[in-house]
Amino acid sequence: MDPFHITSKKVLTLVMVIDKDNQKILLGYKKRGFGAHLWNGFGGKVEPGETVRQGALRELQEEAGITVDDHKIQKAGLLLFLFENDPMGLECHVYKAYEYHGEIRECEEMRPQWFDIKDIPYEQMWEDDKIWLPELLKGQDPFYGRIYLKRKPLEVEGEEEGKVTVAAAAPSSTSNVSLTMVTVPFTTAQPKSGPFALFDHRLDLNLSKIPKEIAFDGTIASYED
Ligand SMILES: COc1nc(N)nc2c1ncn2[C@H]1C[C@H](O)[C@@H](COP(=O)(O)OP(=O)(O)OP(=O)(O)O)O1
Repeated sequence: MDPFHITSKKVLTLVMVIDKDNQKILLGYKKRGFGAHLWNGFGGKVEPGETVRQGALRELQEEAGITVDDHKIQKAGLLLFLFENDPMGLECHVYKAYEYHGEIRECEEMRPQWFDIKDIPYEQMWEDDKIWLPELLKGQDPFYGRIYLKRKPLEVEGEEEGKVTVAAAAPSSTSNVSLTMVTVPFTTAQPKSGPFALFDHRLDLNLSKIPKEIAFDGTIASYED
């Protein structure tokens, strides 16, 4: 049985806000939940009744406090995250925006911060980011990628100050339902680059036109601009 075979998927968004003039990118430090303690773009699950684009704009507003005009947010790619021995895949729609309105502000989930594009903190980001984010920044988009991830072993070394509750030996990616929660020191519980290691990937770059219906292995049904 293919350990990366999926039978369902969640649809997520991820928005990268870029200041071209100053060569900076806005990232958010995730304070809780899936991807906690990593820097990432802004996004989350698409809610029932909204389009993927609407979900992206809503999450950006909720997490960073800013809005982007509908025609100013551009589709940059589509990533399918596959986790070993997890039948739930994550279909992540990546957008980019060069202009925004409003004041950037922190919320209980994310702490936004500008980074020089030459100093992106890849060592404290999801490991797949170093595959596709440089291509997005070079304008090699839209792209389509399949990202294969394996859970890193959890090493727990005795008692320490600053404990954190984490998911251990969990076969599920974003749902808490099947997770075993244990309290361990943060420093040993989660490697700086997150709980999953990049195992393999395939990235198709600079697709001039991603077909509306993508059916690589039947796992991705639709692509929305
Ligand atoms: C596995 O690799 C990933 N890499 C990157 N760069 N980003 C990822 C990866 N897996 C998930 N993400 C992104 C996609 C979304 O933007 C967030 C996850 O969103 P979350 O689960 O926090 O969704 P919310 O709706 O905000 O969740 P709440 O229910 O907590 O509000 O991470």
